[in-house]
Amino acid sequence: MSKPKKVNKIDCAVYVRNAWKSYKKPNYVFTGLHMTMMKGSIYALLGASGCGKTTLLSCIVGIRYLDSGDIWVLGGKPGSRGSGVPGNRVGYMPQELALYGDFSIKETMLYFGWICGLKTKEIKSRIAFLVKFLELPPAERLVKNLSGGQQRRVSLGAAMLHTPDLLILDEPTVGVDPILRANIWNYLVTESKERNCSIIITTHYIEEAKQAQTIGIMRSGHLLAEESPPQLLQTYKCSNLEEVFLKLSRAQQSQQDAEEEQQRRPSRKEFKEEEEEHTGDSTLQEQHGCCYKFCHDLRNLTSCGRLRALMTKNTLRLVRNIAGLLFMFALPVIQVVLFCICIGGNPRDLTIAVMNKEVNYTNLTYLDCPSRAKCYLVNGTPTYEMENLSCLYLTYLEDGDTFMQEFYPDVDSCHEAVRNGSAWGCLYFNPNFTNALVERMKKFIALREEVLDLSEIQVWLDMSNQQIDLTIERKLGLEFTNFAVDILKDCFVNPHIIMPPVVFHKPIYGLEEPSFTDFSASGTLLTIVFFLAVSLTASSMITERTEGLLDRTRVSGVNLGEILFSHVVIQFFVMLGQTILALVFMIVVFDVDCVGRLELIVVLTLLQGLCGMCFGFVISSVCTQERNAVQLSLGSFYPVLLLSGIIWPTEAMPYWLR
Ligand SMILES: Nc1ncnc2c1ncn2[C@@H]1O[C@H](COP(=O)(O)OP(=O)(O)OP(=O)(O)O)[C@@H](O)[C@H]1O
Repeated sequence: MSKPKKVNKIDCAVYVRNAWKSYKKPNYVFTGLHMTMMKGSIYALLGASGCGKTTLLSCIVGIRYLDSGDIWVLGGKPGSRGSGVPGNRVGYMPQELALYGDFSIKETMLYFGWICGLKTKEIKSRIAFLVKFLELPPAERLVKNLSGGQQRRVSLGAAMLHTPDLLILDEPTVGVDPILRANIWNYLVTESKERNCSIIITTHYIEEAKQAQTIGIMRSGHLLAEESPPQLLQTYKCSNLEEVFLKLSRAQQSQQDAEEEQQRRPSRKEFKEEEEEHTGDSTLQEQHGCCYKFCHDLRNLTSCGRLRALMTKNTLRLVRNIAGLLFMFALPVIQVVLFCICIGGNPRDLTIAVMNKEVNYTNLTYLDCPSRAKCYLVNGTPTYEMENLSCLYLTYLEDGDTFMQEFYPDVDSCHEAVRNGSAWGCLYFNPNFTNALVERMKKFIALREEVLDLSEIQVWLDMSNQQIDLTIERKLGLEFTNFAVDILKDCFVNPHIIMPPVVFHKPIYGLEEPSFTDFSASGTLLTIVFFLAVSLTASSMITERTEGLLDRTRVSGVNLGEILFSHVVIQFFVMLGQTILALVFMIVVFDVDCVGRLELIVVLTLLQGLCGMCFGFVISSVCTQERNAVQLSLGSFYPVLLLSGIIWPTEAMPYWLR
């Protein structure tokens, strides 16, 4: 393992001492790593796959934090005020593509250029140079339509665009032909010489690293050597760098095996103590880092270029995905239309089985059933002529399209019709129904139990659907009231006598005859807007992160506040469009009653959409993958719906749940 050189950290481009880093303890990626890179030099970082090169670079650019140890970049700590790292002093080409596929080459460069504070004119002249130098297709071509090698060159161009002080390139020459690779190295050498630019480059082509001033060979969390190429060849007496790499790796492997053997014998107490020490440090360092970053973010609130870049990026991402955009606006409309068509209407054409013993049936068709209900005064005394009142009542039930009556010859077949699903209910009229009912109406007081029974219509219902049951019960009761009121009026009796003595006046809020549509329209609207905002926010944040775009943008100096703000602003307009469309369809097309102020409805709906966005941000921060986010947002849909009182009033819930 190489000993740390004694240098002044302020003079170094990168200075790392005793760095420890783990993703999941106790597996450490680095265990006490030292690295020294002088300003204006090219540093080639070599190492086997998975040895931690990318992790080290991400700590250098300030998008990850060490568990413990010291790291200085361009004379400051990454993330500290004025260090420019992350920021425009650094250019970073990550290993993954980290570009927007729907952007053209030009738009990609404009995005990164604006973030780094360049003027549009400057960016355009750099684009012209980079397209020529990196042998890129015309700048109007979309990144997603380029070959893999061309895409990586665009990524390289985006890192070099603003001529930073420190250029960090993670495997920039993968998929690049030898001539262009040589050109890129020539360019890097010139940049380091003429502009004093410091360049860190990781590569698996070991021989190309001989053009670097320093080579760091990394393995198992350490730098095994950190020398210039000639010194390495001389020290290890090898003819090429490939041999040096092999020799060092083998030596380190044997040393590691021996150490492991030794460690297996005595206790691991010592290592554990050291490990615990680093764990403690890590928490402090992480907290310090976060606090510092937050304060730094507050001070450096934003810049016009960065906001312009982020807003343009978010807008372009939306409009380039035409299918997605149409879906975003069509979905609330489809949901509202389906809601208004399917929910809240009265059930119709409900088959009711009728067994009427008061009249004769020759077969199962309804015979002409003569009914009469007449009252007149003979010498001042009311006289009644009542016949087949059951038939009269049935004509009331024919009113509207709620019922379809089917007649059955006996009670058993009437019951069977309900049992086998042919009818929703069975109505039975006693043979002496009319007389009993008249007697019931005449003698409110001292009515015999038997008369009471005979005057009642017997009903058996299929209670498997509450909404249909309620409709049937309401209709039977309502039509009986109408029927009785008409008879009583004819017979010079005040119909109020049969009404419950409770009077309902015009309601203070709401409608006199509320419908379920009116009740649930507001909840449905809010649910639609809320969950669209959740899914849109969560998916766009997670896509950015998994594609590496979020980290790349942060390395360019954009803080999380700006990223969130730009998302909120663009999505606010999408939400506004969705809200307006949903309201137009609800209120104008489907005539859902709106008794309050429309502008308040719009404001409340938008606020609910903002809540959805916040929930989307929460989901995107706890889920690493899009599929987890989809599961979480789908999983939260039903609980939110149930707990919000949209389906059933919260007043009906247990106190602790309210
Ligand atoms: N986000 C992460 N969470 C957990 N482990 C990770 C994460 N990123 C990297 N690692 C692990 O850390 C180790 C170092 O990974 P890193 O990507 O830094 O290696 P590398 O040297 O850049 O590899 P390559 O040359 O293949 O790109 C690997 O064992 C890897 O599995």
